[in-house]
Amino acid sequence: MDNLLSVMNRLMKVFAQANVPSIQLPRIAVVGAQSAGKSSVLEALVGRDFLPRGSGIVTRRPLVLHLINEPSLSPTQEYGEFGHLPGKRYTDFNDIRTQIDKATDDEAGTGKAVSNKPIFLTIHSPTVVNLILVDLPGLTKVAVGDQPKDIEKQILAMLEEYIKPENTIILAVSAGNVDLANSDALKLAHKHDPDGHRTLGVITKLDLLDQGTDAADYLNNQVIPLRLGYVGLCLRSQKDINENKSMKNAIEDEEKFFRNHPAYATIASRCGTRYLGQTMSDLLIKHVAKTLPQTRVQIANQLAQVERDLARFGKAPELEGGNQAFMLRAITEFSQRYSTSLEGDVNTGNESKDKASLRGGARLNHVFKESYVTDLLEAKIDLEMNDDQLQIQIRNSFGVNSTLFVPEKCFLQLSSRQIDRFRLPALRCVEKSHYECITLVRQSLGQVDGLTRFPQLRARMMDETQMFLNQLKEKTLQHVTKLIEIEGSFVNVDHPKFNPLKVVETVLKRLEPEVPEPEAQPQQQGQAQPANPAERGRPGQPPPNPKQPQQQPQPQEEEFDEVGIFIRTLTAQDKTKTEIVKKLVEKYYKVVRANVADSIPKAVMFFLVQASRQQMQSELMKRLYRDDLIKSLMKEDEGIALQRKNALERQKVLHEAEMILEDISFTAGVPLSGGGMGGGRAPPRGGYGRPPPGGSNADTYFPK
Ligand SMILES: Nc1nc2c(ncn2[C@@H]2O[C@H](COP(=O)(O)OP(=O)(O)OP(=O)(O)O)[C@@H](O)[C@H]2O)c(=O)[nH]1
Repeated sequence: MDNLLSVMNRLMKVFAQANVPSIQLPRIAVVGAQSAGKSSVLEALVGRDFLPRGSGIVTRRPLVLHLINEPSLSPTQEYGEFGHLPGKRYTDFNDIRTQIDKATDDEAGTGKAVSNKPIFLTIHSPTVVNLILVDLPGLTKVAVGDQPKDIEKQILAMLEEYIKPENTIILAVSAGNVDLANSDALKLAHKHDPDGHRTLGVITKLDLLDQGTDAADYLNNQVIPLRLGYVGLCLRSQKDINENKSMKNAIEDEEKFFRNHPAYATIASRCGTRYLGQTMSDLLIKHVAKTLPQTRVQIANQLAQVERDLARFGKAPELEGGNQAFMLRAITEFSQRYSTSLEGDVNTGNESKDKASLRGGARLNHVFKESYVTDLLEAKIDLEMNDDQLQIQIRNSFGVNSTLFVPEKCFLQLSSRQIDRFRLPALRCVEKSHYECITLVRQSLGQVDGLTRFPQLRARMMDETQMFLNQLKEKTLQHVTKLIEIEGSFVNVDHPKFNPLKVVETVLKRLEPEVPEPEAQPQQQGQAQPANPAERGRPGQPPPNPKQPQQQPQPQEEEFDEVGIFIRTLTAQDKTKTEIVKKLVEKYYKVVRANVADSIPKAVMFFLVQASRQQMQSELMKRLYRDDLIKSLMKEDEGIALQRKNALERQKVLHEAEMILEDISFTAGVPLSGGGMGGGRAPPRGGYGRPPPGGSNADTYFPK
């Protein structure tokens, strides 16, 4: 028992040090009607006046009271400490009362309203027994003052929240001088603990019963039986309090009262504040033993959570070899992540979140292979003229010379102009690739271990990387523009994929019916032959090509009008030339398109992607790894530093709690598998009161 007491004591202490509210140690909740004497019971257990008193509703916020027995303290050294004022020790118990009042007013207002936000108070004393008690507002029926109309419901909900958990012992306080059979406290307890295995009945104000009446039947567990029975009390009246009757005297008088009362003399040893304190302590210890396995699991879960948090926060920079080392590591890790995701790695990025989308290098590949190619295909030839205008162009391109079969000059001029249409897709390809690189940078930065703790460094790394990528982009844009200009600067009619002869042949074949029949001579050479300026006929000379005569425009008499204006209609030959020019331009356009489809992505890869990959680390080192910047950028986010500090404290406390529990399982032989009674006195059969006659009739007593 001592061992369990000390375990609970130590657990309470460690949990009181740090705010670890989610670990629920077994506790005792005090419920009862208003003015039933709940606060008086608590004060009697502590042996000190420290709770607010007055008429009407006094307890308006739950008060979670940890009583910690500290034998090393002298009675004058006992002190209280509030959860909301850590480190501040209250040795004057009047100040504790004032602070409870203040905390209540702060949260629930100065009127009569209630709040369910608890006040945590720990009392360290050599005279208390180890307990965790919760003082709760009293059950009430009628709203008074500024209380809302549903005050009854509100208070009920608050009480239920505390008494529902199985590891709570319910201390059901009823005043003996009111109708016990209708006790609200007992009814409420019965609702949540129907067989009464965790309800201890307390009957106060036994001194106020009408003469000749007593509550012995209740105390003997014969009227409303509870497994844990009842304890009768006779506490200080309001008059006693007003007259400053000491706690010590009150307890002595109480003992006398029970010893001398004819109805209670035989059960005097089972009545009174002292007995109640010991009983509650024993009950709690048994409860602790029983719930230790559960507590252990809770602690383990909390520890796991804290460790996950700590991993997220990373180590404090001073533990990682200082700021310089951290920055070095962050730059290296970032550059590696950036490079790896460009190379392609199924394990990088947020693949678990988004398996359906492309990442990293694959997105760049998509830019090159799909979006850029689509842009190229959409960049259509546009000669910006109709056939008549084109024909004029063709004629103009020949100048004073007679027209020849293939209007090469015109083709060259038009082709060179059309190539500029590839400029925009190429520039868009650079922009899109640049955008993907920036996206990758952002993702890679997000993956650098611990970088979120240094928001300034992170932002600066982002800025510098962006600037670096912008520089590379400018260089790439220039180069890509040059590549397009280079393509336009020389129309390579000898390109193996161009094959102008084939183009001309196809056009001629297609237009054959429109072309007048050739005269006798067969064709000797390919149709492209006349395109060679060297072979062009001089004005007046017959053309070398046998087809030429048919294609020479034959002025038609009827086209000369009276004023001698020569109106030239579009002859079949002109149509052919126009068509040939168009088709040649189109074919060459495709040849160049294939060239740029290949060369632009290569340029982007070389000047932007690979350059950024290879130079990222050295570039960032050059830009950031300087003493002045290390100092100014390596300021850890205050929120994270604070969260880490709290998590470390929680971790320490939880480790300690784990050790305490380890200790007890090895040394005390306390069964940790649940259900153990773990030392302490076993209650008398049928609870601390007398066993109920004929077993429990609790179920039949309260209407359901
Ligand atoms: N004579 C006598 N008076 C008592 C006894 N117990 C409590 N009182 C008085 O009853 C009044 C109410 O007691 P509290 O302890 O404040 O009751 P409470 O249940 O905490 O009240 P609320 O917190 O307002 O619900 C006080 O004046 C106490 O002095 C008792 O056993 N005998």
